[in-house]
Amino acid sequence: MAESNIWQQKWVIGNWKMNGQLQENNSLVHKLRSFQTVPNVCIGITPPTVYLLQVHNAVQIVLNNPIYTCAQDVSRFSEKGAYTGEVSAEMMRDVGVDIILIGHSERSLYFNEKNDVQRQKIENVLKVGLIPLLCVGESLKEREDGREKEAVAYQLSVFKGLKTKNFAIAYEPVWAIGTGKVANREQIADMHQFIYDEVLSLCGNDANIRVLYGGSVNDKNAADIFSVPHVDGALVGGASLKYEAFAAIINAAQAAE
Ligand SMILES: O=C[C@H](O)COP(=O)(O)O
Repeated sequence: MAESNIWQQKWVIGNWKMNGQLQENNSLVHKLRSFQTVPNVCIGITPPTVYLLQVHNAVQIVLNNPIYTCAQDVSRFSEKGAYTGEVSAEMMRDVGVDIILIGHSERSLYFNEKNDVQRQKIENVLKVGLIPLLCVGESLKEREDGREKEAVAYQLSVFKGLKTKNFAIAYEPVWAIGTGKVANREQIADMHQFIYDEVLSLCGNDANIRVLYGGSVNDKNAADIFSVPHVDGALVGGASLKYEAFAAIINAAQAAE
């Protein structure tokens, strides 16, 4: 991948989750290509695995700024072999993936994925030279009990002892995902500062870090969220499926620079 200065840019990563079809993907991605002239924003698209190659091929015309191809998950197994249904980090790289989401709360919720598996996946991603984007965030119960930082610190502990110096994290309070409820400015600022401090203390002060906010980001609230200190971008679910909404979020990121 052309890494240019992505560690200084605002990232806007669309996570399509289990949505999309060949024809509609094509139309959305081709419209988004007009944003390849937008400097200072790192744009990423995260389609279902089966559409990765389609998206990668569609964003291949690189103008000023590439659109990055991101994957929603990866196998915990690093070597090829008899793992039916799995896709390795090396295969992801082979089809042009740049960034891989790890530990999305929907992976924990529906597939019971825990820290040990996430750590294996991060190591596999790093081994093939791609960027892991670790998703962290507390449940509603954890926030109500005042244990939100404890929960996030535990999730971030998967980074401990890693040699890499490039870390991307998405803070996604579970109660804000797909609910229309957005964390308020104080909650976001406080947690993003905490994540910065934790990651730098785990991995060294010279680490490159991007901390994105995720959870009901849309065209109406994006500008406000991007103006919160230590918000380096957004991981966008539902609003990334509609061109107008996603384009407005990219524009808000650009204006925030
Ligand atoms: O990966 C994206 C997040 O889960 C946020 O989803 P959402 O924007 O639909 O709330």
